[in-house]
Amino acid sequence: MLTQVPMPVHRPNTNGNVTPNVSMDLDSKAVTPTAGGVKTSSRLRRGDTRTAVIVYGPGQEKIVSTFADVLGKPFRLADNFQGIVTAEQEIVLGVSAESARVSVATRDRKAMVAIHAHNVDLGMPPDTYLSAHCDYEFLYTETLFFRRDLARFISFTLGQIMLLRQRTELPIIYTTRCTRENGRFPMDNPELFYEYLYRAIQWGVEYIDVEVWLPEEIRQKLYENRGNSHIMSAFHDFSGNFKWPSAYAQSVFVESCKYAHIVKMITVINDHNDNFELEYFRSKIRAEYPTSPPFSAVNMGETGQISRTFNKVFTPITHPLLPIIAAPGQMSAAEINAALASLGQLPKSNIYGIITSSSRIQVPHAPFYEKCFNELGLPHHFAVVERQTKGPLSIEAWCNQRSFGGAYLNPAVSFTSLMHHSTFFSKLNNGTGPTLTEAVHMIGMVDTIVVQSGPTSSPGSAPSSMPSSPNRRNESSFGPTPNNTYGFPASSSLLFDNASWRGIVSTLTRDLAPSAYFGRTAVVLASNADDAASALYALKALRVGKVYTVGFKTPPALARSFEVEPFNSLESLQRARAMGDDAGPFVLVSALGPEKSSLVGMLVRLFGGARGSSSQIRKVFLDLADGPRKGDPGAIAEQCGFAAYGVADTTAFTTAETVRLLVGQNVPYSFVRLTSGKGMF
Ligand SMILES: O=C1C[C@@](O)(C(=O)O)C[C@@H](O)[C@@H]1O
Repeated sequence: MLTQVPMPVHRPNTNGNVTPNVSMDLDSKAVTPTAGGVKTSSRLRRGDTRTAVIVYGPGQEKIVSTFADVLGKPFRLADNFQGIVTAEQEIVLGVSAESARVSVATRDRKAMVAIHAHNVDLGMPPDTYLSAHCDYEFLYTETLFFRRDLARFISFTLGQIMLLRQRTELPIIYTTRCTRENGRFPMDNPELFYEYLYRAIQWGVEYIDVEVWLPEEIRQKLYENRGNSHIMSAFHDFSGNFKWPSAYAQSVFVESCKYAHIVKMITVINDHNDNFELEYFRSKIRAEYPTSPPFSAVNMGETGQISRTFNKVFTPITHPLLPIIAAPGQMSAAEINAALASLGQLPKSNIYGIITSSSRIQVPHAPFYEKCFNELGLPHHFAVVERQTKGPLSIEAWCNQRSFGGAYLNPAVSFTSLMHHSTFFSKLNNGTGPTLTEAVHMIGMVDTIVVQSGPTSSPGSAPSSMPSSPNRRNESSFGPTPNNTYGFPASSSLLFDNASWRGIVSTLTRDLAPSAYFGRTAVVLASNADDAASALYALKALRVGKVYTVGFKTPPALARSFEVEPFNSLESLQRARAMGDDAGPFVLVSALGPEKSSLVGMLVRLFGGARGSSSQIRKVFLDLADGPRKGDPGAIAEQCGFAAYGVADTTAFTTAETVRLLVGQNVPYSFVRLTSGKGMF
């Protein structure tokens, strides 16, 4: 299923609080996709530094080692909470449920974070005393996806709604809808709402929907104890008498802002004009409360459907495969996009995959993009075009079109060669040139060109600032050669980005929490700095402490990010090998070509060791080589106790990132991986 990108919600509130003040952020991934914008900062948050104590059920000791594996730390079983001292921060501890029951309540909460791990096959519900007294709760089953669920759970905070998590990569919104607002939750006991909603926070649900009618103390208490979850204030009016221009509407909005990262107001309307009144309300509150949280508002019923196409924040959608719609008038993402396209609000644009003759051997991308656009109701065209590798790059010819909607470059092209002799690129932005993300500044390689809306286009609209008539767009032919009849609009601009480093981060954190890499040592192999740069930047984002390099000189901008030591002699290699697990290499990334696979295999052997030899830490190996090779360094790595990942993983994550950057939509990694003709794991 394909869905719109969620909005980040870290904004100041009208009550003056800057949100969110993360208190239980064990290991958040701060690389959040943004709607209509591109986040340029890269560092992943360090998260909670307290000792993680896993409370395990009878016969479930293994879950402690799995937690340790995901956190990249060793583990030990402790007798009870009292014996645990702060010095044990670098170790994951396990306490049995039985002894936790007598010691959890009196633990030092500043020094340790307690996670109640419960295998649901042993029965439900989990021990309610432990659920209430632990900071987080991890429900699990022994499935294929289990480890990945755990990595996601830890990466967000520590918590999850197990079954839903196993079925979607998207963030979850947890709702307790009251009887007055079309739900089943009784309204006579607000404490019950607190109990359920707080449990969702403990499970690490990303968004908690809190109805605004709830007593202020309950809303405030949830807001203050929100952990790393985001609070969405919810208001639904089914009376049919609600009026957007009323003082009441404004007061509901103001009240909602008090304890929320997002304000949601949904009403039933009777008159089509109420849609225009809602749009007026939207613009008015944006002007009057510029620092208020993002506002999500739609009118229900068929009469209100158009408001679902105007709303740009957390638009509730249905899907054709769902048995019923959740509210009158709900539309699918494809229906909303198709409606926008037919109203000229989502103009058809041409999106390119710009490749070289040698990158043609890879999986054909056109059918994949066409499928995505089709499924999402996007009117865009996608074409793979080939560029010359010798002489002028001619990439600008594809971009300098009226209906240019963005491109990916495979292989990536250095920023310097893109700008070389390009009057088109240098004239952008009134002569200041394209906008660069921090990643491009540091890596120097561009693999994604994103169209940025000009000032004339509607805020939050699709990443395009083309004229609004789709018919006009049809005038330009879309063939294998660029069509320069209509040049790129002067009001628009381009953003140069790099999606590959995010693909690498996502691969490295697929089964491990980002904090597993914090302060650790890496080895990077590449035959030149350009090939190594994305991996180095990914390691910088993961806050790796030291990098040993093989085969290239680290670019100065990246060399400042960590300690760098080239392996230039056998002695330096031996020294690194002799280090203990803490200082020795934890992660190996090879960007060498397939023809160098024996060398890679040799290094993997050198730094590997049978699992469990000196500690329980499992190291990580990522091979970015593509194409046929002699020997498989990945297989060697696995034999040597590494968790091994290959280029197919990184390519799928990078493609998901590219789609997000180009059309602002989330395509799940698993979908990309399956459509590339391979199994998921
Ligand atoms: O808040 C909302 C939005 C909604 O009411 C809609 O109109 O799409 C549907 C509800 O299920 C959800 O909780």
